[in-house]
Amino acid sequence: MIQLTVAGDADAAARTTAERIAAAIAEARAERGIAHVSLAGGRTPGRTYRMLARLVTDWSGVHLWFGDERCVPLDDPESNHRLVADTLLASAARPHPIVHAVEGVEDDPAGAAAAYEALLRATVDGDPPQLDVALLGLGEDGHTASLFPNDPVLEEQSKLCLAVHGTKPPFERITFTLPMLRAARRVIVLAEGAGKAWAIGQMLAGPSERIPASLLDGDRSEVELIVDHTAAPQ
Ligand SMILES: O=C1O[C@H](COP(=O)(O)O)[C@@H](O)[C@H](O)[C@H]1O
Repeated sequence: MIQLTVAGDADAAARTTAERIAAAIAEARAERGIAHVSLAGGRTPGRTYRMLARLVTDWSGVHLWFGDERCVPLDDPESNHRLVADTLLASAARPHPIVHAVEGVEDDPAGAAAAYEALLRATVDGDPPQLDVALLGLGEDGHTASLFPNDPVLEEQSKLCLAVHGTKPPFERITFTLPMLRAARRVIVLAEGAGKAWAIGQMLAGPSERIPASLLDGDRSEVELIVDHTAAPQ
């Protein structure tokens, strides 16, 4: 089931999201001594990452992953890794969390995706590996991570990480697949702004390959959709 949380404004949505992630990290570390978190890119989550850096004062045992990455160098302004470096890591307490960048993604996307999947399988417990929390965004077209509407990759059953050609620049990307995302203990989708209201309404209307974010609901995952009031369905 997808649970909707409507916050008063973008700042409150970011704060709620950062608090949820910090709580999931604390819970995972208390129970297992380690926390695996995947992060999103794009324009929306930077404010959340700055807040998260203030909320979490001890990053030991915390592993950060990327739910998707654009096939550009890791320091490119379009890189999701660069976003996390400039926001979360720029102000996070030291020692920093362990950050699993998608190495080599700009040269060999398919090879980088396969290597990232192997690293996930070797590092995170479970089959599929079970993240403690996966933070995702939502595009105006309903895409999430780099799972785009009606892409055949939405049918993937066994691979956890794949190279894709998206419909939003930069077009070459790698993405977690639905089996990887659905296995997470908790999934949070953060969306802001009136431009996302249509996609949010569609996401809540029921599963459809036209809206990949509507397919996140898994057996083991709780999905929470956190939006500001301008993005809330009327
Ligand atoms: O391209 C991407 O888009 C989505 C949504 O981004 P936003 O700019 O609308 O917030 C994002 O979640 C994904 O990680 C990113 O690569």
